[in-house]
Amino acid sequence: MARERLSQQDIETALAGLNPGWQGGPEKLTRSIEFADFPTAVEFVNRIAPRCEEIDHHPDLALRWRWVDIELSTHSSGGVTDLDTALAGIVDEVAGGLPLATQ
Ligand SMILES: C[C@H](O)[C@H](O)[C@H]1CNC2=NC(N)=NC(=O)C2=N1
Repeated sequence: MARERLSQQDIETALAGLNPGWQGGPEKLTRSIEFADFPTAVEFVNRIAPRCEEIDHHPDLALRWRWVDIELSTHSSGGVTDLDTALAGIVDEVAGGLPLATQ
């Protein structure tokens, strides 16, 4: 059975506990992360991959130089579920262990 999509209220509650860079609503959650350099962005992707396999839930990722654009939704449910808010927390944890761009 497909997971239940979260309501706007559920999502706002979840976003309050995540990095402020997350945006979105019942369709998808998005965050763009600017790492220190391209190898660090690649390292983020490599670190996140086994964590996604562990929970059998996978992000849509776009790697653009030192940026990684992340979109989370549960394809089988057609929107955001608790799996996406859990994965957003894992993204924040992994990104928090790597150097970001300083500007
Ligand atoms: C069989 C397996 O559980 C499914 O294909 C999973 C894998 N990872 C997934 N990831 C995401 N984001 N949405 C899904 O519906 C999904 N389905």
